[in-house]
Amino acid sequence: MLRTVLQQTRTLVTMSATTVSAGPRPIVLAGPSGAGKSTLLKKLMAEFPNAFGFSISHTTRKPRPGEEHGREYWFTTREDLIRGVAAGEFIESAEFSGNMYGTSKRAVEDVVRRGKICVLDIDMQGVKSVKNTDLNARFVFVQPPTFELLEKRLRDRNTETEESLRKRLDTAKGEFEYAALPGSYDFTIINDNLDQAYADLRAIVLEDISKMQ
Ligand SMILES: Nc1ncnc2c1ncn2[C@@H]1O[C@H](COP(=O)(O)OP(=O)(O)OP(=O)(O)O)[C@@H](O)[C@H]1O
Repeated sequence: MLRTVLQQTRTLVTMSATTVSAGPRPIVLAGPSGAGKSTLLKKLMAEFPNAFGFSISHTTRKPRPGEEHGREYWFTTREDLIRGVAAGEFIESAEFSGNMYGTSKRAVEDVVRRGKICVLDIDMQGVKSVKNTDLNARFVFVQPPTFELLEKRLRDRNTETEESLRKRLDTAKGEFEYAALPGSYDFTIINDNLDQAYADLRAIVLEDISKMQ
């Protein structure tokens, strides 16, 4: 009896692993804050509204009216989230205004199982941690043409205080250094002219999209 149950469990595990590995490869978009990741993603979603999926994050914050567990977020406790992070179940986690947030590996796999290309807009730490999983992602670095232009775009975006701007530009240096290492990314898109940068991103994902249709 126990053997049968174990065998069944093993079969189920193998099946789900096959489904995920046969599914569309997740695409990781990384790059310094202000590089243009959101801008490029918005264009991609507008052109291919059904091809992509976003993973549902975990959060320790309380649900707002109308929010549903498993739709906007997986609402959880700090204790459980910390436990999951320690167990290596999360590809990234962070603290924002007193609450913890995280992206679990499982949440990415759920998107793949639904047959969608999971898009991950993450930082360098997230890139490193996705590399340590079997998610078989493709890694794209969005690079601003120059550091000066990155600063200008961040300033013109009008979303940052002087302090948060400094912090983002400091972090950007590390992002550039990591991107310069051989093998850190599969593709680099230089976001100088937006239309050209989008054409480059489109070409990267087009093959995956055509396989889905
Ligand atoms: N090719 C481009 N030419 C000029 N401006 C651009 C270009 N790409 C993006 N921008 C502008 O630069 C600013 C930063 O872009 P965006 O918000 O997409 O960056 P991001 O990488 O998503 O940043 P964050 O990680 O902080 O969310 C935005 O105001 C955007 O409109």
